[in-house]
Formats: sequence, C-alpha cells, structure tokens
Amino acid sequence: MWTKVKALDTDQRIVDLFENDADRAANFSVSALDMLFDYSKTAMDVAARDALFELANAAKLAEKRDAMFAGETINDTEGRAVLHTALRNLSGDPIIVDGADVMPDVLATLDRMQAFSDDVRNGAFQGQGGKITDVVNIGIGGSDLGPAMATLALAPYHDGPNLHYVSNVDGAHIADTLRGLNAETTLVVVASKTFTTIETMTNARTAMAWMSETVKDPAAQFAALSTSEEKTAAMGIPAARVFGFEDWVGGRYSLWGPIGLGIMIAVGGDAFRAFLRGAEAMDRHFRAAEMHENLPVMLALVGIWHNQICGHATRAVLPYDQRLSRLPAYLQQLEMESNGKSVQMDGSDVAVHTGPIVWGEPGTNGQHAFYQLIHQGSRAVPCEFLLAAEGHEEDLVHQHQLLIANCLAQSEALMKGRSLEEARALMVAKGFAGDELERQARHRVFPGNRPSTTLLYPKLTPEMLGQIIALYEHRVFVEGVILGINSYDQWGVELGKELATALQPVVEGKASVDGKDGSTQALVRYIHTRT
Ligand SMILES: O=P(O)(O)OC[C@H]1O[C@H](O)[C@H](O)[C@@H](O)[C@@H]1O
Repeated sequence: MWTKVKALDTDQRIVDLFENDADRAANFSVSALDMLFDYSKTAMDVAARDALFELANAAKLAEKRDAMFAGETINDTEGRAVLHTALRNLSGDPIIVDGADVMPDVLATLDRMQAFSDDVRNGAFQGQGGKITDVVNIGIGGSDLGPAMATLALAPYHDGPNLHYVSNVDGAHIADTLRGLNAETTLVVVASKTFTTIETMTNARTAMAWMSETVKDPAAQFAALSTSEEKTAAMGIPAARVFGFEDWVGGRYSLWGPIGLGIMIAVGGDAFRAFLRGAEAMDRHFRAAEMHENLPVMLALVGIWHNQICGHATRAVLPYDQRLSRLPAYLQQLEMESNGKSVQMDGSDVAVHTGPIVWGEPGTNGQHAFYQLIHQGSRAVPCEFLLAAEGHEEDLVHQHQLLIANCLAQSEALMKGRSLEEARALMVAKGFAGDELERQARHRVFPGNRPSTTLLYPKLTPEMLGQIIALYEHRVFVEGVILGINSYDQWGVELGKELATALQPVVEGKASVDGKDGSTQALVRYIHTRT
C-alpha cells in the first residue's frame, strides 16, 4: 500500500512548483465552509496528491468514515462505537447504537445542561453566599484541555462567571486557583468520564475540604460530569447536578457534551449551540465533499505527506490568534493520544512511523523564540499557520493587520529563504569585504523550501471554533485510517498510572524501595533525604 507513495519525489523546490503552475495557489487549496486551507507552499504536486488519494481509497476511507458516523463498533480494542458526532447532531436524526436511537438522550442532556447553566448565569442557582461568581472545573486530559482551550478561545463571548481549570495533581495548581476565591459563591464542577482518575479525584476531595471550611453544605455547590452516576453519587453529588454521557464518547473528543459545561456556563447556551452547529457543519462537509475539496481529508493527506512520506517527524501548529494559545496543547492530546500507536488494528506492527509529534505556540510570540530553528535549523519542521481575517478588537484593527502581515511573512520566508548571493549583497551593503564578508554572509543564509500550510477563517466565532475543532478531529480519523491503527484507545497511558500507584507507598515511606531499578532507588533516596 505504501510502495507507490514512498517512491514519490519529495525533493522538488516549492518555488519551482509555483513557477510551473500559475494557478498553484488555487489548485493546491481548499475553500469550504468559509475557510481557506492553503497547502500550495508544500512540495506536493499532482502526482503526489493522486497517489495519496489512492492510498486513502486503498485504506477504505469512505467506508470507514460512514461506519463511524453510523455508530459501528470501530473502537474495537475497547468494543465501543465512536460517536462524539452525535453530541453535535442538532438535527436529531436518529443514530442507532445497539438497536436504540441515542439522540433523544443526547438532546435531553443538552437541554438539562442549558437549564443549569442558565440558572448559574442568571442567579436562579445560588451559592450559599449568593450568585455564583466563579466556577472551578476539576478534570484532566480530555476533561480539561478541550474545555479550557475553548473557553479561552471564546473570551469575547464570555459573559458568565469566571472559569478556572484545575488539572494537575500538583497541589500548587489547586492551591493557586482557590486562593482568593470566595467558597460561598464558587461552583465546583468535577469533570471525569470515568470518575476514577486519581488527579481529578484527589483535587475534588481537596476542593470539597476547602469548601467545607466556609460552607455548610459543600456538596450543594458541586456538579459532576461523568459516565458513572454511581461514582458521582458516592462523592455526594445529587443526580440533579450530574450530567452523564455514554462510553462511545472518547475523553479527548468529549467537549461537545457535558464535559463542555464550563464553556456553556461561560458563554451561554446560544453560543454553545452555535459552537455545536459549526462542528455539525464540518461533519456534513466531511461526509459529503469529494476528497480534493474535503478539508479534513486534505489536512490529513498533507500530514501523511510530511510525516510518513517526507519523513518530517514533527509538525508545528502556529495559531496567529492569541485566543487559540491552548490549541497546540489540546492538539497534542487529540493527535498524539489518538495516533501515537505502533500496532495496527489486526495486532501486527505498523508499516510506517505514526505520530506526528505536534508542538507549537501562538504567533507572533514563537517568532521571538523558536522560529530560529524553523528557519535555519538543520531539520525542516512543517508549519501549520492558523489565522483569522478579522479580529474582535474593532479599535485595534492596525494590530490585527500587523499580525496578519507577520503570519504571511513567515510562510513566505520559509518557502523562499535567502540565498548566499542575497546574503552577500546584504553584507556588502553593510561594508563587509573579503573573508569576513564570506563568513558573515553564510550565517545569514536561509535555506528556504520549508513547507507550511495556512488555514484562514473569517473570525474566531463560536461557530468557527466548532468547525476548526471538528476539522482537526476528522483529520486525526483520516490519518488513523490510513495508518491502519485504532485512533480511539489509549493503552499507552496505563503503565505509568499502574507504576505510580505502586510507587506511592514507597514515596510515603510505607514500603521499601528495594527491588526497584537502581535509578529509581537513587531518586527515591534523594527525595527521602530532603523531606
Ligand atoms: O475524564 P477522565 O476519565 O478523568 O480521563 C481523563 C484522561 O485521562 C486518561 O488517562 C486518558 O489518557 C485521557 O484520554 C483522559 O481524557
């Protein structure tokens, strides 16, 4: 399956591809749903793209996509359907799992979430000291990264109480968050799909103890988001404030339902529904559009091109949108937990590297930090720029224009670079000559031919955010299908958890470190001598 694509020419100069095709920008971009995905500044040509389409067809992409939307058990190492798309299926069209339509429950839960978030926002639900001023969401991984990223992204629409996200088991996180909050006007939302995650359960107990210092009935100011009603009841949280979902929603795909309650409390039910509508529109697009016009498919094929074919192990995600500053961290879980696998569905080893390793920071900040390596380092890093045509700050249009100019300049610089000749001319103009001119010029050469893509959208509205996130979710799906792996399990996080549980008594000094490896013994001894 990989032979043909592995034989593709990956060494073409991108500027030459533009020379040879006056319409390259149009021919190597996708316009859909008011977005523009430009992948013309990559070394992909028509032959490469056609071969990638063949690769996707050979992997039975369309069939597998339809199986996902139909609720088939595609997560077959956990025996589950994969239906986060049901959470944004506002059309209510039936989706059948095990013979029953899941949509009535999904929509009823959405209505309950809205009723509760309205109550919190308008003061009908009160803390024991009055209207809720602050909401603390306690969760980790998918129960934190998505809602935290989206709450920040939607800051211009945030007209509800303050939202705080606590995830780390490091007591510093919850201590710093709770300091300064008034327990009597704080709502704590415990977000955990399984309601067993040690970090979240530990932080929830800490929050309960903090609340009980000031408030008579601490559990009355707690809500829970989980698939397990039994476990939430054991924490003393009444069913009226428990928002449930089914195990066919993966943790890192869960912000569209109850796990998104914090987003809804922040921006209100209407904006939250607009967010869902955006994702629903992307779902429809993904199901209907031809491959070359299909945003998730093209993002994925460019991903496969750079990672599996050109051999670039990492990808930088560079949002020129400050409010998407948590997007790279969110995508690290979405992409790396989903597609960081080495075994195919049938248990055999993968034929190619999986990944990719995703990292990044918002522009322009990154420009003053790691872009040096991106431009002149010895390894190429495909860059993925995201940029809104318009910002929200009507009185700061000039700043947005400056932001745009920076983003466009970076992709141009990466592609074109600066030749030794140009660098020499620059140094001559500065008065250098002879050997020193040559030496100095070499340091000012930019190799260029570094690939990048740009995703443009009109403005970061709730609807657009929904589209963007759903776009990335489906991209992960497409890449997973082509790699032949299960994107929806995460067994790789288990071993560390088990060993941490076993090490806890050792750290506490209640069990011996003997029997552990020499390094672990030395580390534990160091800690014991300092505490
Ligand atoms: O929502 P929870 O059940 O608490 O799980 C929180 C997170 O922890 C796990 O270890 C998984 O790696 C993540 O996929 C998950 O999102």
